[in-house]
Amino acid sequence: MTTETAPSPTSSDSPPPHGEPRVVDVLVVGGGSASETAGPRAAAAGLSVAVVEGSLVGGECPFWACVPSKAMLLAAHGHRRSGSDDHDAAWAWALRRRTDATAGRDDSGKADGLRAAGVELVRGWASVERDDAGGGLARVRRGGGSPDDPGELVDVLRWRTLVLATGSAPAAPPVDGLDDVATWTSDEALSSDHRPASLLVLGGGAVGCELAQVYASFGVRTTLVETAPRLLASENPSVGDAVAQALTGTGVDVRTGVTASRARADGDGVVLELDDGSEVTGERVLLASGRRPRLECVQTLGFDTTGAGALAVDDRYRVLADGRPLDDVYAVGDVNGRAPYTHGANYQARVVADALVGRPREGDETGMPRAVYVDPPVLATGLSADGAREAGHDVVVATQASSDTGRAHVERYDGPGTVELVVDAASGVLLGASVVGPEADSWGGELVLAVRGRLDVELLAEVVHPFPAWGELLLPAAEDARDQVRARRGDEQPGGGAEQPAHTA
Ligand SMILES: Cc1cc2nc3c(=O)[nH]c(=O)nc-3n(C[C@H](O)[C@H](O)[C@H](O)COP(=O)(O)OP(=O)(O)OC[C@H]3O[C@@H](n4cnc5c(N)ncnc54)[C@H](O)[C@@H]3O)c2cc1C
Ligand SMILES: NC(=O)c1ccc[n+]([C@@H]2O[C@H](COP(=O)([O-])OP(=O)(O)OC[C@H]3O[C@@H](n4cnc5c(N)ncnc54)[C@H](O)[C@@H]3O)[C@@H](O)[C@H]2O)c1
Repeated sequence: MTTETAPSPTSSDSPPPHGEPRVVDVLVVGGGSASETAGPRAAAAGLSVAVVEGSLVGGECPFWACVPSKAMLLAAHGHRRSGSDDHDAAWAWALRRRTDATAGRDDSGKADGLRAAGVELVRGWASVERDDAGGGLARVRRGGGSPDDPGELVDVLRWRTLVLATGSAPAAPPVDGLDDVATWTSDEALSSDHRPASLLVLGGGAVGCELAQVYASFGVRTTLVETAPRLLASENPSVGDAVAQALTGTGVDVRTGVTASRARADGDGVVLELDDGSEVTGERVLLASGRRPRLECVQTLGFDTTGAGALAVDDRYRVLADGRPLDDVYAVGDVNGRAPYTHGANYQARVVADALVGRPREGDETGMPRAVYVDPPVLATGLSADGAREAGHDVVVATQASSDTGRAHVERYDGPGTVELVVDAASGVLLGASVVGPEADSWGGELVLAVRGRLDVELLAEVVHPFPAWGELLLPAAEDARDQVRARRGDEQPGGGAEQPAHTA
């Protein structure tokens, strides 16, 4: 959890409480990505808007998460490609890049941005009350380090509409002994200047894969432990296989299909006991085993939560209470757990901002992209093949190796990677796609549009890409998927005959 104290308030921040609470049309609790999108849009429409933030304005992404991790990853990829073994110099350069990218954790530019957009910024930790008839109060405390330890009351606001954008915090898995050994959360791993001699990464999701590659690139002996049979386990299996190959190539000892069951200190280091009877050792453990939504500020309000502990919302991101949506309370970003990415938070905030200014609509997260910035990067969108089957689709799946195109020949790329398309066999609509390969986070964006637009694979197979762009990889996969769909329907193949598909799921 981020526990840094908020910067000292300036004179333009909120005054201490006196008399009746100030009334605002919209109160946003949490000054992260979601607030930076929703707040200014609502203010631009003439609503009075206040954002309460207990730590840094901008939230996790610019200071502890996306931005520092991407700065470190880019430095790591450059260092590996240089072939240099001067890890000390490369690490020092990576730290400088990280400091530059995070503006030295100075949020004044972001705070000024909110104020310039007509949004009042209130620094402190909010706790919220709600009246039965709608609307309510927020009490703001300052001086403490977190919502659990909020400090002294400094302000009280009355809100008409509440937008909860309180994000998420790292969650430690239930492993015996973990409290007694040296651990890092991702926040700490991306704050520390220390480069450990060895690192045990617990979890093979996006955080674990990205940070394992960072540390291994700078000569840290790195072991990654993941319970699921594959890395990035909710994606198509080809994704996890390619990323495992990439991490192994960077020197990471990848252990999948095993769970850490116990941790113990051993001298200056840590031993993790795995449930297959083996043990792995390292200087410290990096907890990359998931995050929990931050609900402290609404703990007593009885809002519905999901099985994963997030605030339950409807498709307009209205919070549910007893299964019914509340018209005056929204939740966006990590706190609702639906699309836990910065672009997910921003999208949901745009939908809610429209509702605040009188244009209510449902969000449509079809095709929400999921990128992981390892080398080579991953971009996935829409449903995985298993996800599509669970949703009741009969699917065809087409795959293509990333090394099998003109661009790969020119770049002499023979590393890991695939394109995988998941298509509804009955309608031919593209349901999902995953790509792993050089620059896949950019050229794979075309598939985000295709899934979002519910494109027919007949059209996808007609799209022309310039030679020799990486995008040419999409053509053989699209033609394969198209031919499989035609064969299922019993249509004629181009060139005659209903041929057997090459890769029928
Ligand atoms: C290591 C790492 C790397 C990541 N990389 C990427 C990436 O490359 N791309 C991507 O899209 N996503 C990435 N993510 C996910 C991304 O950071 C989150 O999805 C995003 O920050 C969510 O934004 P948010 O506005 O919902 O919450 P946050 O950014 O967490 O903001 C919530 C804010 O609310 C404040 N707050 C909480 N409770 C209170 C309260 N009671 N009173 C006042 N303030 C409160 C917090 O201090 C915080 O500043 C990464 C995450 C991690 C951990
Ligand atoms: N590039 C990006 O967009 C990006 C980058 C980093 C993080 N994020 C977001 O941050 C959030 C957190 O990511 P994360 O990777 O921490 O969580 P995650 O839930 O995606 O992955 C955690 C992994 O840890 C494993 N695990 C849990 N307990 C374990 C144990 N005892 N032993 C072994 N393995 C165990 C789980 O099986 C799971 O695969 C996600 O929402 C993610 O989308 C996004």
